[in-house]
Order: sequence, then structure tokens, then C-alpha cells
Amino acid sequence: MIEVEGLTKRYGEKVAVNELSFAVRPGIVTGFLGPNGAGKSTTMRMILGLDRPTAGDVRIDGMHYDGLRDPLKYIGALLDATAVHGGRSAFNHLLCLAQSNGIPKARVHEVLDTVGLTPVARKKAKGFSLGMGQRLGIAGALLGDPRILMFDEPVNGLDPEGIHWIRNVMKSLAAQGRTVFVSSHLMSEMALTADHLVVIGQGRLLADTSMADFIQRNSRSYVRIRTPQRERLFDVLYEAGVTVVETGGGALEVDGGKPERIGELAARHQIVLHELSPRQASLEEAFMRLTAESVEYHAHAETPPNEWGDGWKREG
Ligand SMILES: Nc1ncnc2c1ncn2[C@@H]1O[C@H](COP(=O)(O)OP(=O)(O)OP(=O)(O)O)[C@@H](O)[C@H]1O
Repeated sequence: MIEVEGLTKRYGEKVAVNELSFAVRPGIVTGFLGPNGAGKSTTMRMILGLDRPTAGDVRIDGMHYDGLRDPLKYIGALLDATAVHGGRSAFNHLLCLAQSNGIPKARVHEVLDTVGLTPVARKKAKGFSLGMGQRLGIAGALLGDPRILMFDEPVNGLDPEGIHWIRNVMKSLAAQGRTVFVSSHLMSEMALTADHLVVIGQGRLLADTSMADFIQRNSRSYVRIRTPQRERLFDVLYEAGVTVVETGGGALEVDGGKPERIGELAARHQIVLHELSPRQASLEEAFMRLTAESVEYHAHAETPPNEWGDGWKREG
């Protein structure tokens, strides 16, 4: 378990982390989300004792990082996969880490095998691809067989196979009862990986809740309908007190409506339906909604490119 209490970090005038309190529990994957500059990396660095908090406290399984003997046995982290001495081989990099934490050499072979780097174990890390570097970073995190694991943007720059692999690693670590805390900007990936979310904006806590609850609270659920008898259905729903909005492509939408009720009303009035589908916004939309006010730097494109979809729009 990671417990963060009243954590604050100031850099001069800049408050990077602002009285943040949350707990990361074992047995599940907890996602750490926030727009650029929200303070995620700073928080993770303070959890690892790499940055000193201006105020507040962090406990790792009830203890302070400074007080941990052989810290890799308690918490393993991937913060910056490029932070490896490029001239060292993967094996030697891990061996150095192991030796400074009282971890036997045999464990180096084990973790190299786990991450699939055994064939290149003697190759210099500077020749590694981004994906191999991430795998090496993960091997380092696993080295001490810690109960707590923390990953900052572990899928950055990885190909789909690498992303899939990391997702499974995180899920299986959590299934073993470990505490897994992971940040990512890839919302679709986070939606597949995390069970719980801690969301921050401008250093402050915005949400600390389950994935399902976060999406439900911060997004719109609606029913999408397509019918060749639009006017007729419009009238029937209006009379029944159901508010319908027309959308592009000839579809109708009912906010928060129940598909059963709409289907029954349509049937009673013999209206043909071509589509009646309940829709839930994605994690990405929910995230954009919640954090719209706390984004540090907004793009100011007059007309956004099509591929941005509607998610870029701010409310109100
Ligand atoms: N050493 C530093 N000196 C001054 N300001 C800093 C320093 N480190 C971070 N900051 C500022 O603190 C804020 C939080 O930064 P941080 O890197 O923790 O955010 P983040 O959520 O990890 O962002 P990103 O998603 O872009 O990685 C930013 O405004 C950043 O510019």
C-alpha cells in the first residue's frame, strides 16, 4: 500500500503538487491520470524519495522510503526507462542494482527471462530499442520481488505487442496481490488496464474512484436511435415526456434514457427501429470533461482537425 498525505511540492512560485492525499491499495491496478504538467511525475518522484516534499508525507507499507533497508525489495519503479548507463549490458545494469540491494545474482537471470531479454542480456543498453529499454526498466522494477510497483508512462512509444505485454504484466502483478500504480496518457490503454483511478489536475486531487464509477460520473450516457419514421417517433417520445435530440447522420439521441422504455413505446405505436443502442462515453471523454478546467496549456486551434473528434470541446 502507498499512502500519500497532504503531499505538497513547490518549485519557487510554482505549486507542482498541492495537498494531495490518496492511498494506492494492493490487489488491483490503480491508474494515475492527469493532463500534462498536472504533477504526476513529481508525485511519483516524491513517493520514491527522489524529490523532497515541501509538506506532507508518503508511506510505503507504513514506512518512509528513507527508512527502508534494501528499498527495491519493497517498491520497484519504472520512472524513466532511458535512465540506464548506456555503456553497461542489460545484465550488468541489473547486477549493479541487485548488488546494492542485497539481491542474489540468480534473480537477475530470472527477471531477464521474465521480460524476454535473456538473448540480449550481454548487449550494451545503448543499442536497445525503446521497447527493449522499457523491458529493461521493468526488469529493474521486478528485481527485488517487491510488493509495490510503480510505472510512469510504461507504454510510451511501444508497439501494440509491447503494450499488450505490459498490460498483462501489470494485471498479473496485481492478481498476485501486489500494489500496482501506473500513469499513462493512453486512455484506451488505461481503460483496459486499471481497476481504480487517481486523477489530478494542477497538483490537486480531482477523483479517487473505481474506473466504472469515474466513467459513469463524468460522462454522459445516452440511447442512440435510428428509425425511418423520425417525425412519428419524435412525437411519441415527446408525448411520453422523453426529450430527444437530433444528431448528425439522421440519428436521434435520448440522454440517460432507458432503451427498454423507448423500444416499448416504439412497438406500441408500430414504429420501425433500425437502431436502439445504449451508449456510454469513453474514459477519454470522461477524463476530458473532468480535467478541462485544469489543463495547463490549451491548444487554440480555430478549427481542429477531424481526427480530434468532439472530445476536444470544452463545456459551457
Ligand atoms: N524541477 C522543476 N523545477 C520547476 N518546475 C518543475 C520541476 N519539475 C516539475 N515542474 C513543474 O511542476 C509541474 C508538474 O510537473 P510534472 O512533471 O510532475 O507533471 P506531469 O503530470 O508528470 O506531466 P506530464 O504528463 O507532462 O509528464 C509542471 O508545471 C512542471 O513544469
